[in-house]
Amino acid sequence: MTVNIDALNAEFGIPGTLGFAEGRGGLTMIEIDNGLATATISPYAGQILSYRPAGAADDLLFVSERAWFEPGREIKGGIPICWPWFGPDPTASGRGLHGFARMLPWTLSGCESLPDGATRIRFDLADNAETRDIWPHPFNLWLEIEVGATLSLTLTTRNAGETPLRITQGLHTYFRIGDATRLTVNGLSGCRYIDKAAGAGDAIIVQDGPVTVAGEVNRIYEAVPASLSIEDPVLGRRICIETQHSRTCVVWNPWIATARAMDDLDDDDYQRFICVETVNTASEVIEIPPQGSARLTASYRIETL
Ligand SMILES: O=P(O)(O)OC[C@H]1O[C@H](O)[C@H](O)[C@@H](O)[C@@H]1O
Repeated sequence: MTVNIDALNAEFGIPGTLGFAEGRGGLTMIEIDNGLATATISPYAGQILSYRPAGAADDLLFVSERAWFEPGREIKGGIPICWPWFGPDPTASGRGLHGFARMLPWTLSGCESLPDGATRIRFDLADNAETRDIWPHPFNLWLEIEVGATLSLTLTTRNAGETPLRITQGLHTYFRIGDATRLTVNGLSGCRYIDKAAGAGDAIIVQDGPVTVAGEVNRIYEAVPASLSIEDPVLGRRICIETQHSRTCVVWNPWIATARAMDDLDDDDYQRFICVETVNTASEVIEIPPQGSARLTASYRIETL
């Protein structure tokens, strides 16, 4: 998937701020350093892989050392885009988990410096013969990313067809954590969740207090607030999460057995990340009328504890 990096730099490069380079697996990466933050973004999958605000000791995001960086496969870490379905194939016709957008090359359509010094980039994905084979609908999908003192991303779906579209989707963020057994996820107390962990049988439970990790966590929270946070006493930081157009949140940590069963995770990787995913799923299915559009937004900020 290597492309002409010089041509990309000539067309989209911002001298001293944004450039292109060959990264893991030979994939082309966008490297940003604008004084407010650094970031690494893969046009393959439209996936943010690294974000570190100026002065931060640790990256916001986790990427597994065993992650695949191969065309046609998902990258385990950063912020995968789950679209046009989140979770298992809704038609149970054998298509993969979390849709196909995270396994396709996206088209870079814009890079610019903003007045506040942040950097904005935009990726596009549109239907083609390959996508229509998997999902027979015309669409335009675009992802706008702003890298500054905060990191924000907005995914917009436009229904380019003549019939309503029904989608589920997610920004499947892998947050780097010092020790998963010592973190708390705050803001979900009182929210109902569907327990998807092994053996939980989709039980419906009401969260009582902060979310902690002492085993496999795989939960779909409903009617969640727009502001959540992750407290990490080991890295000495709080990660603040602000969302828009989403009332559902997935919290996932595979713990020991599931991490061991996944080829693209190291056995002890479960200690180093938590996924707090901004999603529309379960009862929150998005219906988009012909020529209509829908958005999903998340932004992240790091505070020192
Ligand atoms: O391994 P992936 O296909 O990237 O999925 C990773 C995980 O994503 C979500 O968090 C789901 O709730 C989990 O059930 C799934 O295992």
